[in-house]
Amino acid sequence: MTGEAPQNCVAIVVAAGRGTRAGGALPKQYQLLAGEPVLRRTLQLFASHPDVTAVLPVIHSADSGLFAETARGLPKILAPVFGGATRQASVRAGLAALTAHGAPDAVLVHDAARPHASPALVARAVAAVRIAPAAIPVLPVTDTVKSLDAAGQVTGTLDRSILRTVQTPQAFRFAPLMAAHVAAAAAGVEALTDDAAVMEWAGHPVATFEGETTNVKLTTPEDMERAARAPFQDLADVRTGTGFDVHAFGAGDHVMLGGVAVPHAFGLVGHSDADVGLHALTDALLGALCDGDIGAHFPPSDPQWKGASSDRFLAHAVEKVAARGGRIAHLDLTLICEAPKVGPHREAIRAEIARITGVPASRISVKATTTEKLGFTGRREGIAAMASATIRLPWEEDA
Ligand SMILES: Nc1ccn([C@@H]2O[C@H](COP(=O)(O)OP(=O)(O)OP(=O)(O)O)[C@@H](O)[C@H]2O)c(=O)n1
Ligand SMILES: C[C@](O)(CO)[C@H](O)COP(=O)(O)O
Repeated sequence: MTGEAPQNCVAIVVAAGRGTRAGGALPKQYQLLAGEPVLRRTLQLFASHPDVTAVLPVIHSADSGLFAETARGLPKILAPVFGGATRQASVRAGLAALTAHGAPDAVLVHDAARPHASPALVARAVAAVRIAPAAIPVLPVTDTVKSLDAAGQVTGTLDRSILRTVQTPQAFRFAPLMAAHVAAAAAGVEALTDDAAVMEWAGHPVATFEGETTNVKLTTPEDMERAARAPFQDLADVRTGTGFDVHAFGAGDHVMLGGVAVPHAFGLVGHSDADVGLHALTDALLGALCDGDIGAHFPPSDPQWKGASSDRFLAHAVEKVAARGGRIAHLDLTLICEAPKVGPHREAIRAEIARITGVPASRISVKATTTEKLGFTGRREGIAAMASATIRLPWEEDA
């Protein structure tokens, strides 16, 4: 694989620790930073990275429910596996699960507790494993480092020029890392604190690449508090998109509004089921992503969309948000018509949009208005809909 891109690079995110040093009501990886669990932020980093094929979470067996909620909607996430009593055992469990699924060429092993690693650091890790079987991110030591005796007395001053602190993601070719982990466990070596140490123990060379000062491991309550205050927590990319759609009345006995069949003296004319509400919401999400419009994704000229149920258009836009590692914060839909009356169907529409999008109904607004008998809606010629969508994407540097 030397000099070539790994065909298949899986990120193992170890999240099976209890976070005893950090304290708090939940293990630190499930505590919220800027409204989002630490682990979700970490998973998003890899799930949205183009160099990563899939993400394998290693979790504690007591956390299955918490994990399901934390990872909801994220792409590329494999079924989680349960970790062990030590970090080393947890990584080994992840490697064994990957063997069972067909081993990848390379793995990145990353602490769930390092949610601030950047996409650029992940790219450096993947680049490093193209030329070395093992490579780890390091930082120079900037403080003077002393050794102490048991009484806390200084016994010496270390040469910091040859020392480095070590982070994750650590990058490895899969086969030698798997073999090293199995051999270490068989030899009763169980408490090595990183995977590079497992490779060193097995006699493999370990290369280095540049780490990041912001890529701290959340370990103590002070780390959690600092992270909650840190300005880079706010670097989530919050975006708003808008959508607008109109369909004319034609023959029929109901109209589709927000996924709900509402009885009416007319139907709506369209290539699909003419659901103006779902079309406007789809465009709002695509607008927030700067990813074209519904017509570009589902051309009206394409016969396969004739009569299509519009929930698939909205579901497609939701998948696009998830594929970018994003989350939908809020959807707001306004239906504009003299009739039918929307009020009696409002809650059913909210529930249906919640079903299609996976967004809680408490974050979905459905409103209706007339145009006071003015214009085409006032003349009862058709229905218009406008929508806005607010989404949150992981921060990306502009290309
Ligand atoms: N048996 C373990 C121990 C640790 N980890 C993971 O390894 C990473 C680094 O470990 P650390 O920061 O020490 O986490 P905890 O073990 O949870 O912390 P503590 O020692 O304070 O309990 C964390 O993402 C943690 O969830 C793991 O998967 N399995
Ligand atoms: C893997 C690691 O994050 C590299 O710095 C570190 O060794 C984990 O140590 P911990 O004792 O599990 O916190």
